[in-house]
Amino acid sequence: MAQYTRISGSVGLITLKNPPVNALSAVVRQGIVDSVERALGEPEVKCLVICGQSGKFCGGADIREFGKKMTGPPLIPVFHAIEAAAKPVVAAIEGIALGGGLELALGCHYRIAHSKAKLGLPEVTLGLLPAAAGSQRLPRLIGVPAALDLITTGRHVTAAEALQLGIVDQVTDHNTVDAAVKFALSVAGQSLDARRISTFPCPRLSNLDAVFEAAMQKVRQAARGAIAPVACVQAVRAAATLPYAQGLEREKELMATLFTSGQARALQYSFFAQRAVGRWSMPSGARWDTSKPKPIRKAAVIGLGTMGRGITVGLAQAGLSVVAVETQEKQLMEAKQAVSGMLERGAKKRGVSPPLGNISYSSNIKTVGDVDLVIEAVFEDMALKKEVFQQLSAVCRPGTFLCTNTSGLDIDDLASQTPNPELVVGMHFFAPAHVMKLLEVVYGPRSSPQAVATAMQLGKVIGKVSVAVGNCQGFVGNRMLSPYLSQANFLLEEGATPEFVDQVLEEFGFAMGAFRMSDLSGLDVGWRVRKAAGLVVPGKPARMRQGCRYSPLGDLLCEQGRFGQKTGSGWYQYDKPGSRVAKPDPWLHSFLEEYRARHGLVARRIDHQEVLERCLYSLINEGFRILEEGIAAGPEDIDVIYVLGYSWPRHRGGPMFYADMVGLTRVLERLEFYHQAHPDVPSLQPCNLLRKLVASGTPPIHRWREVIKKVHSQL
Ligand SMILES: CCC/C=C/C(=O)SCCNC(=O)CCNC(=O)[C@H](O)C(C)(C)COP(=O)([O-])OP(=O)([O-])OC[C@H]1O[C@@H](n2cnc3c(N)ncnc32)[C@H](O)[C@@H]1OP(=O)([O-])[O-]
Repeated sequence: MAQYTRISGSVGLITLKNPPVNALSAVVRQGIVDSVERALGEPEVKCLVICGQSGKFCGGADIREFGKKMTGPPLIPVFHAIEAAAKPVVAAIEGIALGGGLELALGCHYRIAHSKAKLGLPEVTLGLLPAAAGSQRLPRLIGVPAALDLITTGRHVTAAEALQLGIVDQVTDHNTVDAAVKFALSVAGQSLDARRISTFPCPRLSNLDAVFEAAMQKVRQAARGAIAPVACVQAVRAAATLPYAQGLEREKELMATLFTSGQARALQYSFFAQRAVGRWSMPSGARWDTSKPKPIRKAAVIGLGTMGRGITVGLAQAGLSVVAVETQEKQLMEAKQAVSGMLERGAKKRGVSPPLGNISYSSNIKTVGDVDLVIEAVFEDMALKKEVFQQLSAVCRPGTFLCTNTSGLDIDDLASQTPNPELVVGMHFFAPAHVMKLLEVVYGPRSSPQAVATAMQLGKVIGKVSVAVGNCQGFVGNRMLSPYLSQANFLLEEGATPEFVDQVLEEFGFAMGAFRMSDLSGLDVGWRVRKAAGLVVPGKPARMRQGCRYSPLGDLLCEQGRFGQKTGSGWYQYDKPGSRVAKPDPWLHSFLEEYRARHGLVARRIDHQEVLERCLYSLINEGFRILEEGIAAGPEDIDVIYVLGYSWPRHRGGPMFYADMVGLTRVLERLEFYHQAHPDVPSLQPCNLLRKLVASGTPPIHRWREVIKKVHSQL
């Protein structure tokens, strides 16, 4: 609702009330209309102030209403009524003014913001554009280049930047509503002619075409197939070239195409999924709301390789005290230098001082005796990790949580090295660990709910989106990646090239195709895992392992020392080791031809559809297996992991959402088709849960949990 009160005798105060972010629901919109009408009708009222309750101005349109039947007054006429008012209307912006919230403020005659407020038009991140006249008013207020930047990226700006850009008229460190009331009284009675943004001409640009061409090129490059950023540029162009009323019409048209698009649905699903993963649960029944985390003030990181350094930076930046341990003195010194450099660069970007003093470095593991939690990040070798866990058990004080940054080793096996397995959880970071948003928190069968809650909470403190998952080989992310990569390899055996497979996957929206990604992460990583799993055994039939089809192509490249970017060659060739520019490699093409000839394989023409279906559906099938086994609690967990950790295009929601969009019946049919053609590839065999979902009438994704529950209760 919107509450109307009179203060100081002559100020009408409208307070938006719709927790948690005062979104503009139908009731709120109606409340604004009624309050404005009432204030304008009261002769004693000289001016109006609009604010939001609980220190939050407004988080924009109510996303929960999207996709439902529209009720209540639409936003544009509400904002026009405010702008047309004969009494000054001042927006008192505390906390947030985002999307429709900022558009509401732009409809007001003046804007006063608290110094800690954040403002922005993030609609593009939800697959939309600022279609409550934001795309038309903002360029008129701050000019085309700045408006293009804010609208196409959706980034939030601080109050200070908003003042500099001209979005707000004043910034205060004190009570924003008081400041706004004072300000409103000071301008009461003055002409409002120069305050109505919709009447402003858009600031002229001499090189208008060039600016829009450059903007379009930039968004197309960054968008990876997303349509909203392109529509945002088109809407701003309308503001720059058309009268306001016609610009609004164009904004409406563009919004109509976006609003019902699959991309908007995917992005909005992704928004809620990212929040839903915080409400985690374990098969034991332990849950986020019944498990209390322990506060962590001091943590230790063991092993200062690439991952350990990134984790140390993340912890220190969040204000924690960190003991960073590396047993080799030389590596310790190198790590200290690297970590300090990362902290300094990060601090410079944020305009703060680097938290160098938060870290103490040591080559002795005994220095971790007084920490609350340890994150082990040594080399991915089970024997080494076990040794570290035994040492930690001996030196840590009772109750210290022991976490491992393994990307797939058995958490329970590691926990068995300690007298308190309930204190052990996995914290699987993604490289670079201080940048990537995802954290897989992995619980073993003996991890306590408190240990999981603590790791989840710590993730939040350091700015991660944490997803709780069960213990299995590769956890969720890497386990699903395995069939995807296998299919990519099989496609090479059957006639494709790495560049063709990558092109198809990149056109789908991945930042990198399977082979460019493997070259970046290093082919030797998987080789080591396969060796440890006994798959790389000389003398065994080359293309079969443990009764299943196996492609040794990656192993053969590693035997040649082709580990990817770091060695200057892998699936592609590079100018020099460490170079990032992948070029098709004639050597690899002849190697593939020779390989096929040796194994009696005849190259055939493989089309886009086959590449996509075999790579993606095998990955999705594994996702269904993970849900069936209860390793992930719901499809949102998997989708968040893939969007944030594996560059799955956000505008496609995630693999499970994508399966829902394609249609489960279709996914099942195609898997059956490919499994028939490749009976020796078990990952193509449709899993039971997928069959059950189809048999139960292919319910939409938000109802899958009901079917999953039934499947679990039958086990
Ligand atoms: C149509 C014309 C054009 C206009 C379009 C728009 O305005 S589009 C909109 C443009 N606006 C945006 O894109 C802003 C989107 N919102 C955000 O970016 C962030 O939520 C935040 C910065 C406002 C607060 O961050 P934070 O880390 O402090 O908190 P948090 O993120 O955990 O959220 C807390 C709770 O609030 C919920 N909720 C949030 N917003 C909305 C909403 N608009 N609606 C409904 N609900 C919303 C959220 O789901 C969560 O609920 P839960 O899980 O507790 O049940």
